Amino acid sequence: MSEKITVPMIRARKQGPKISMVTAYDASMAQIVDRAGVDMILVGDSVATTVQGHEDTLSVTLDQMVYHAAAVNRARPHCLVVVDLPWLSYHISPEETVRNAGRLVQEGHADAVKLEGGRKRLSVIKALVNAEIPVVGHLGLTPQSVLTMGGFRVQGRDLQAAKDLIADAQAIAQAGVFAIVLEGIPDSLAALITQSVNVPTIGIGAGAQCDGQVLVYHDVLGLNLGHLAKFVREFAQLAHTATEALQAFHQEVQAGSFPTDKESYHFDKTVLQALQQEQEPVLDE
Ligand SMILES: Nc1nc(=O)c2c([nH]1)NC[C@@H]1CN(c3ccc(C(=O)N[C@@H](CCC(=O)O)C(=O)O)cc3)CN21
Ligand SMILES: CC(C)C(=O)C(=O)O
Ligand SMILES: [Mg+2]
Repeated sequence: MSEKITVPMIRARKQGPKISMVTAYDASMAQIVDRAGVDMILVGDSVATTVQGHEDTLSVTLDQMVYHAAAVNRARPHCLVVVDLPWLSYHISPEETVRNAGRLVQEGHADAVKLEGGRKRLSVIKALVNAEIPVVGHLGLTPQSVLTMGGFRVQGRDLQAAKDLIADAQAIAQAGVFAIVLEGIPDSLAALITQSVNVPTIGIGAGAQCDGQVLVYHDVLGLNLGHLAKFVREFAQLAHTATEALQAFHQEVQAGSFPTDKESYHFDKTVLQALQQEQEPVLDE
């Protein structure tokens, strides 16, 4: 029905309806997100915490991100598909960064990539843009900085940190990112950044004045049984629903009421009779 969403269409949403973005890590999730009419899918490195069971996002590899991106794109979503560059895939050199992002595009069919950090990432952002790979920035509470931040801590709360984040946003916008994720910063700082750059901002724990909002699939749907950040709103309770359904399956298997006749395959009666005559009774008597 609706056409594929493109990078220029997202850039143009700076003026226009707010942008929605949700993570997905496989074809089934991508199909569900796409059918909901969400604008952008993020194949997030949050796959490390939500799917792989890690405490943080540092352990997910480029090979694994390629695998998840390819699975998402097999659903042929209309959403723009942005794929996270994992930790260490863009920290060594611009050359290695382009090679790694190129794999997300060629093998994972990414429409764009996302990387964390401000002015210290200018050279790799420029190298990606020069290679015709669209880039989304990510500032504030950058989860790949968990070791240096000393945990997942709200960023930009003091004057100097706030000024640094504004300068970072302006610099990466100038370098060519087509959107910026703002995570875990005061709402008024996110509003100031949103006003001071010409590309859309997509907030997560950054207040209502961003040009869009992003949440993790498991968080939006109530599938996250662990710690919930303050910024999460659960729009459904799917873990609860899933547990009830699996309990019902377990009980019906034990009771012998699953499967029924209608859920089973059957012989032609004549074949059954002939087969029964040929069989030695085994369990009788
Ligand atoms: N399910 C899930 N949702 C996410 O949003 C998410 C992940 N996983 N994994 C990767 C990162 C980690 N993220 C996190 C994790 C924890 C907080 C958190 O607990 N924040 C504190 C803030 C404390 C402060 O005030 O400094 C909070 O209480 O909200 C925030 C972002 C965001 N990302
Ligand atoms: C939380 C979002 C912005 C993200 O980077 C991820 O899911 O990996
Ligand atoms: Mg991420």
